[in-house]
Amino acid sequence: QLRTSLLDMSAVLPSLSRPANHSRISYAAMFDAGSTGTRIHVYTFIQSYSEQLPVLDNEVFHSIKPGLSAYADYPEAAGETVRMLLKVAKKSVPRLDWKRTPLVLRATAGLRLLPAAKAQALLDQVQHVFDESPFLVSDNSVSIMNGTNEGVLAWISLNFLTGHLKAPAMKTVGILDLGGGSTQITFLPKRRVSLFFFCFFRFVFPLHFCVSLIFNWAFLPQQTIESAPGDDYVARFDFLNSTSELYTHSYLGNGLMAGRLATLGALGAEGLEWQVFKSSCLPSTFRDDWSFGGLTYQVSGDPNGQAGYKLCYQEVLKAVKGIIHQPYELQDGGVFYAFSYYFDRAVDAGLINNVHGGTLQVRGFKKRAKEVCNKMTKYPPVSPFLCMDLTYITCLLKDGFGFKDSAVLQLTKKVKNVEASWALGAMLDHFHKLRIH
Ligand SMILES: O=c1ccn([C@@H]2O[C@H](COP(=O)(O)OP(=O)(O)O)[C@@H](O)[C@H]2O)c(=O)[nH]1
Repeated sequence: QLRTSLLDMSAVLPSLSRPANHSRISYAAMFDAGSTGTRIHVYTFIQSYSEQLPVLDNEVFHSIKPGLSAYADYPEAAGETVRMLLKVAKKSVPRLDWKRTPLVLRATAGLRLLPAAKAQALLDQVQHVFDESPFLVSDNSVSIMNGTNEGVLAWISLNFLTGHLKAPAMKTVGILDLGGGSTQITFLPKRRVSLFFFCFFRFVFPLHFCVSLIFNWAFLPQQTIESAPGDDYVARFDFLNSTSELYTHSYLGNGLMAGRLATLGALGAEGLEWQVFKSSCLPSTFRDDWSFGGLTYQVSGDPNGQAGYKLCYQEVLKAVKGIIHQPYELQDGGVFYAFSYYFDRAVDAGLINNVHGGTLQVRGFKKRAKEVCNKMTKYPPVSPFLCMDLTYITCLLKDGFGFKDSAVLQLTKKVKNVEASWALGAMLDHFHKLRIH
């Protein structure tokens, strides 16, 4: 079982778990209302009397498809989804603890993409289900989370789980999250202090190495932050009595499902009853209905037989070019954890193990995209969208964020048995106010 200190980053935390007889067990349930599904994370914490902050002992995770936005016109049905997931909370939390176990729901891209009134009707329905439940429901229990928080909280979750928040000067990992409706990139720009450290030991390193480090020391960190296109590419949060500054951005409309719509030219289109959206990223003989966000689209391959990687890449590029900003510095050699649809599609493509994940170079996605796209009509893949999805991921990483072919991603579903997601970070924020700004 996982027993990791919850806020190692605040130094007031226990280093590892404490014996249960000196502790009190508590629970908390975080609902993730995503564009493609709704999930519950029930966390068990051990609160030591001698420590200010708790230790994470366990996570119970369950998910249901589709997401709340699929019920945009039937909010009661959305409430039913939440009611079903509440059964997981009731099973995981002892009855005596229900009254003091907080419920929190944060919605992401699915609700951000809906008209405000429809999104509010769904949130009201969830609030009603929460209020009827025997759990602890506070004023800000149900809301739409903004994209910046989504990126920052996922970064906090992953760095906490991988043990990278123990000391302020420690190396951290970047995160890449590919949802259905939006995608997030977050990393800590290089720190001057570590580069200065190398030059301090100049006698060990060659002169040109030191000169280049001094150049980086002088320019890189500011460049990443200062060359960011706007305030919504930089976020700060408080820990260890100091404020950390991250490069982060959430691209609404660039999740994998929204990316499919953009590729098909169906984003915001009218006449869905009679239009057929064609793409050379789909097998030429393929034709079917496809639903996302409560709408159904008729989609097909190109009946003239135009299909394959090159044509497909040109199509997906339209959804990426001029939209995704390339950060000045992508942590040269730094580690990026890639999860959600990056993980799922790498599994579908046979690139990684479906339990353990693994490392993959960006060129691995590209190579597999070419193979799948160039023979999809002869050898239908597991999903008719696999060519489009792998090509979109390749394009997003390379022409979007600007990763090199040789960049290595750590494809991850769980770390120490806990889901790679923003949910744990959001729970920390709910309890300990990280003041993301
Ligand atoms: O705890 C989680 C939350 C999400 N996902 C994956 O994240 C992707 C979709 O994310 P979502 O529907 O939340 O999209 P968003 O609303 O963030 O755009 C799917 O592959 C999910 O299986 C996951 O594996 N674990």
